[in-house]
Amino acid sequence: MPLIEVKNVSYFYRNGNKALENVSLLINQSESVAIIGQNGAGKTTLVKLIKGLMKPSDGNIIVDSHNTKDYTTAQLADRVGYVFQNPDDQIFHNDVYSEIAFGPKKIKLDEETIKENVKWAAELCNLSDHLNDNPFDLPLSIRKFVTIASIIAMKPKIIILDEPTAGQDKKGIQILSHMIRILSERGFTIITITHDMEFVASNFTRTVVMANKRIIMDNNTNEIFWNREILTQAKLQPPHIIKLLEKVGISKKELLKMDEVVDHLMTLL
Ligand SMILES: Nc1ncnc2c1ncn2[C@@H]1O[C@H](COP(=O)(O)OP(=O)(O)OP(=O)(O)O)[C@@H](O)[C@H]1O
Repeated sequence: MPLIEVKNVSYFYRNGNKALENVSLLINQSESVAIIGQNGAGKTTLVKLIKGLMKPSDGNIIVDSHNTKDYTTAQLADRVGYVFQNPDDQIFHNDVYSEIAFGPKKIKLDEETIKENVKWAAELCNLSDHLNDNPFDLPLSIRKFVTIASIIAMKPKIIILDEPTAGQDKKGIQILSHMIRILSERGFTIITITHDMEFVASNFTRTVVMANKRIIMDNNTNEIFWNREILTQAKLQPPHIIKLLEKVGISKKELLKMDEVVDHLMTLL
């Protein structure tokens, strides 16, 4: 059974704005999925519904066998973690250790497990040397990792990352890539909303494209980025590597990651 089932979901905000229209989506455990689409496409609304922050106006969302309509957000908190785009919406402790330990304490993990989880999350987020620092003395890029660590330290089955690469340099993006790979290998399910097509191309094998409050394609990332019609409909640009390949007259769906492209070019020598 899929870990997440979004079944014919529509959502209207209180002011009557329609934000989702008849959206269905199945995600299995340990999948990592990118959700892409223009501003206003409905991405944030969809993940907030999966997190249980809002309930569908129509349809149902089943998360780990729990219909979100029947549970409070707090009751779903140990299953679904949501890292907000802006770290300052999330951080409120004066040291990094306490910030990361807050979630695990709240879901009542025992003292020993809290210590272990904080250590593990800090290592994955490259924060081991910052545990005594005040998060507000750290640059935004590192503060963002503090908020990621504070969610993964609870070890929720599902981890939602909202624009994780925003404000990150090359090193930060490498840490994120490594983290997503390790979490997925360990059986965690990762959902990432992003406008960063290069990050999607390098890190996600499955991509969901949203446009105009609907899912217009859900497929292998290669299929999506080589599909000009879908990208045009979603008003998205393909990653640079595809533009480059097209410019030199190479059109091969199996090429997306840099190492694959280099291997292919070598065969042409
Ligand atoms: N709090 C709100 N009240 C009313 N309408 C809203 C609210 N939040 C979002 N919407 C509307 O719902 C629709 C979907 O918005 P949503 O934020 O889910 O899109 P998005 O794809 O996440 O966009 P972005 O990339 O800008 O975050 C848009 O038309 C938006 O204007």
